[in-house]
Amino acid sequence: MQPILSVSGLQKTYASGFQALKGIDLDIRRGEIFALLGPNGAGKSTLINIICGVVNPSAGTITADGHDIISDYRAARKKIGLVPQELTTDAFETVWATVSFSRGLFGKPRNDAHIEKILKQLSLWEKKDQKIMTLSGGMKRRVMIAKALSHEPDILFLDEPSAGVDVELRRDMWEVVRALREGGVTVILTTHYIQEAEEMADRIGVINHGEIILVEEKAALMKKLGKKQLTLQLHDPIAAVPDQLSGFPLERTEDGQTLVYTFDSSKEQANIAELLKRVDEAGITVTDLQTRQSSLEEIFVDLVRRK
Ligand SMILES: Nc1ncnc2c1ncn2[C@@H]1O[C@H](COP(=O)(O)OP(=O)(O)OP(=O)(O)O)[C@@H](O)[C@H]1O
Repeated sequence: MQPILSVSGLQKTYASGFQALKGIDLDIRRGEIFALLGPNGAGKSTLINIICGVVNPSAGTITADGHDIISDYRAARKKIGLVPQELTTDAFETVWATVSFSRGLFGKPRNDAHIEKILKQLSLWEKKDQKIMTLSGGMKRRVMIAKALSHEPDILFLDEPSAGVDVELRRDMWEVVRALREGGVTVILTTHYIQEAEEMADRIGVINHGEIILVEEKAALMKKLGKKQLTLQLHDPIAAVPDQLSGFPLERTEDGQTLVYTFDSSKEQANIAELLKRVDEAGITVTDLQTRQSSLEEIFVDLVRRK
């Protein structure tokens, strides 16, 4: 299937001479939730701003649903909804006027039923006649999302959607995102809240120093790069790790009551049986076992540090 968004050889050098993007190639699949992770200054906003026509690229091409974002800007831009990091609304307008006006900007005919639907979805319906300036920060964020959805885009960008957002709004937002995906919308979110990517994304891309260093299915990524830990609770404390177990990278907790075995989940599965056998042979009684897989956060920190 043709990707809904295709970025090829994208470079950006700012007027200061700083090269923020160093040749990005990235294809986004139709209907997926893609999380773009990267530390501060990695180039996430630069990439989004180029895709949305706010910043000019220095080299490379981008197509949105087959439309070139430069030579066919209007058609490409119509496909895209952007929820930016900052609030950009007219404080004196009402919620309804703001959101329906935004739809008009994209040359779409008036559709009150659609505006009503998204305002209801975002719990903004009761506030539709209120001026933006009278809303709380969280409500203003909701208005930004409603604005981005007003013209029924096929691709929705959420730039740092969780920054400064409370738990309730985050939950509502994810519900909306899931519903959008059900409806066929492709969602790309940038975040440095890794938990968000872990919960929501189908695929993860990692950007660092203006380069995409990895793109992978979330599940495969966690399996491939994740470390697993097996924790053994011991019936009686041990003063040291016995010699029989010296071949395993085991850590003994200070109270001697627990042994922790960290292993690469893709390679060393089979060693667990061997470990347990040796533990038994050493006369150690295990009362409980737990395994834990490293989180996406640990994987991410590891990846970014390697550079
Ligand atoms: N107008 C500009 N002129 C010069 N340098 C810029 C400009 N805008 C951004 N940069 C630099 O480009 C790099 C990438 O910035 P960008 O905002 O894309 O990063 P980011 O990944 O979105 O970071 P954050 O997570 O902090 O938002 C940074 O080093 C930034 O200082």
